[in-house]
Amino acid sequence: MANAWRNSAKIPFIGVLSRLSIHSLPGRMSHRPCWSLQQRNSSTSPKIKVELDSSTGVAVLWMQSAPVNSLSLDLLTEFCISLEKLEMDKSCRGVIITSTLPKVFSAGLDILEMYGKSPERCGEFWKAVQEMWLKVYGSDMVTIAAINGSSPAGGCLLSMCCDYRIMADNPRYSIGLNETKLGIVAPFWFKDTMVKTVGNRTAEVALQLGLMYSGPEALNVGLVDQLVPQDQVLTAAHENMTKWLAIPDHARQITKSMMRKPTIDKLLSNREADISNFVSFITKDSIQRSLRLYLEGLRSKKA
Ligand SMILES: CCCC/C=C\CC(=O)SCCNC(=O)CCNC(=O)[C@H](O)C(C)(C)COP(=O)(O)OP(=O)(O)OC[C@H]1O[C@@H](n2cnc3c(N)ncnc32)[C@H](O)[C@@H]1OP(=O)(O)O
Repeated sequence: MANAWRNSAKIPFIGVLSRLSIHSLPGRMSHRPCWSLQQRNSSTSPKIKVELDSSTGVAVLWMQSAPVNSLSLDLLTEFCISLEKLEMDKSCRGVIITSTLPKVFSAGLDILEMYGKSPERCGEFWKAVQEMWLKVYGSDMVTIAAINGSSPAGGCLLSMCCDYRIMADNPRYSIGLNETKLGIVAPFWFKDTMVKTVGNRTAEVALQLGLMYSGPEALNVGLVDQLVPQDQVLTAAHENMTKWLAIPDHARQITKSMMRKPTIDKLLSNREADISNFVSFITKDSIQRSLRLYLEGLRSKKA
């Protein structure tokens, strides 16, 4: 069952790998415990860094795209390739996803990828968002989010795809799916992930109001599993990883599959329609206006 799921979840990522020249891919990971992937275009600095400890089988995947780790097409592509390499490495059993930035885990989808772009580009971007979700939500590895900063929208989604979430206890940080506040609508697979995490009623209210939760509120509704001082987030992630890795892989993986496969299959069988829906929604004049106003608000906050 786990293999069947693994195979079906892997299909979309062939697309990700094929977007990069084979010559740009580093060799087998076991020979390279720490690496960063170079961008396929514009930027030369890698947005993802991976450190694998082969003795414990635990990797740490760092998002390092200043200023806010917004999920751009480039970041998503690097992210998926890095995770796929870890998935293929038999010595890796668990991955901790975190940020190198001081105050932000991830600001969610890069709004500039959705504003003023061609339908073709929007479609390519959305496919990459789907791929990130499929890859993390469908991972056979133990996945732990070490949320060491704010985590709105797509950042919250990424952490909800993990098996366990540990957040830094800092009153300035918040987490949630705030899409409606931007005038946009989270698709069914965002919604299902939220429902599976916090339950139907909490998700219904949170999604409609676009609620952002403080750490203690997130802990209270079960959006995060643990709240720890900022400097203990990674340590707590490693401690929890040890507990999760004490369970035999096959039993844990089959159980995870039972919980997640229905939503994964639903997206896999509707990928093209989901992309078309996104493109026709996001390119509407009224939605573009909402995004522009939201971006202006973000920028004027500093003025
Ligand atoms: C049908 C569609 C479904 C779509 C599903 C998901 C949608 C999303 O994920 S949409 C993204 C929603 N994200 C947000 O609402 C987060 C907005 N950002 C913030 O709240 C703050 O930036 C944050 C708390 C993350 C960090 O705060 P600060 O440390 O104070 O940084 P700044 O606010 O000063 O931001 C610095 C710089 O980054 C730009 N920025 C921030 N977020 C994004 C983003 N998501 N995409 C693109 N750019 C972003 C911000 O505008 C600043 O830019 P400059 O003014 O040019 O410096």
